[in-house]
Amino acid sequence: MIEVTDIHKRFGDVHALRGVSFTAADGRATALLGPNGAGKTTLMRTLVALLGRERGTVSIDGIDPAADPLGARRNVGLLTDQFGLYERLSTREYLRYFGRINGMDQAAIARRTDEVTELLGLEDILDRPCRGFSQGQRIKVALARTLLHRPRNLLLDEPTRGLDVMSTRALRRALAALRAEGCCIILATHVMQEVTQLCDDVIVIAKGQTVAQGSPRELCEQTGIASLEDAFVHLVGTEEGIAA
Ligand SMILES: Nc1ncnc2c1ncn2[C@@H]1O[C@H](COP(=O)(O)OP(=O)(O)OP(=O)(O)O)[C@@H](O)[C@H]1O
Repeated sequence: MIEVTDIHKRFGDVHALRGVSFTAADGRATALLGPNGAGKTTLMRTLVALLGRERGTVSIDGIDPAADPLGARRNVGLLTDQFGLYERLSTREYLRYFGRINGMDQAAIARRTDEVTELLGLEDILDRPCRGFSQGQRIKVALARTLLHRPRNLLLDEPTRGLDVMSTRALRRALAALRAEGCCIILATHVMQEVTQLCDDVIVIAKGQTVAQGSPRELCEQTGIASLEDAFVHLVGTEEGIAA
């Protein structure tokens, strides 16, 4: 479970987060929606203390990542826009490395490597060095790393960008299964289809502030607008709300 109260984060003069609060429950997929530059990526990085916050509280399964970053990260899988692949390592070696960092033993790493390979269709690239991988291949490897240690909380920043249709479907199925197992999933996306197909709750942020939280139906009811996309545009107060 992830609980956030009144987070603030500045980059010099840019006040990127200026009061974000929400709760993301276990066993639910929560969409994080907001226009470009709203603060979604900054929020995800701040949640795991990759960025410091100036104000506010964060609790991930009861742990404040600012006080205990390693303890909190053990329970979190984070996928951001920077995949951080190691060009010389093969996919298998890369997964082994991150498995060890997360305290997995060799047998568990081997078993989970097989599982994520099948899940994400990594067979062709499992023993190739990451150098030269396509965008879709890169995100698949980063996703495999994110899911490898079966974290109870998942923070995914646009996880399907660059994925082909089959991989997108496989990922959606995997996320639905993780949610059913009780995982807490936060998914930043611009794809409304993803929200309506997968997400139980929606957090809308604009200009660094939470402007709404609720189920897709509640947001439609709150705005009196039948379509979630139109409700979102209404909530953020712009016509340029969503990219796809
Ligand atoms: N390292 C940084 N230095 C300065 N400004 C930054 C930095 N990182 C983010 N920002 C600014 O903070 C604001 C929020 O950016 P962020 O990347 O969190 O938005 P986002 O909602 O993820 O956007 P997008 O949908 O375009 O990915 C933007 O104005 C951005 O320019």
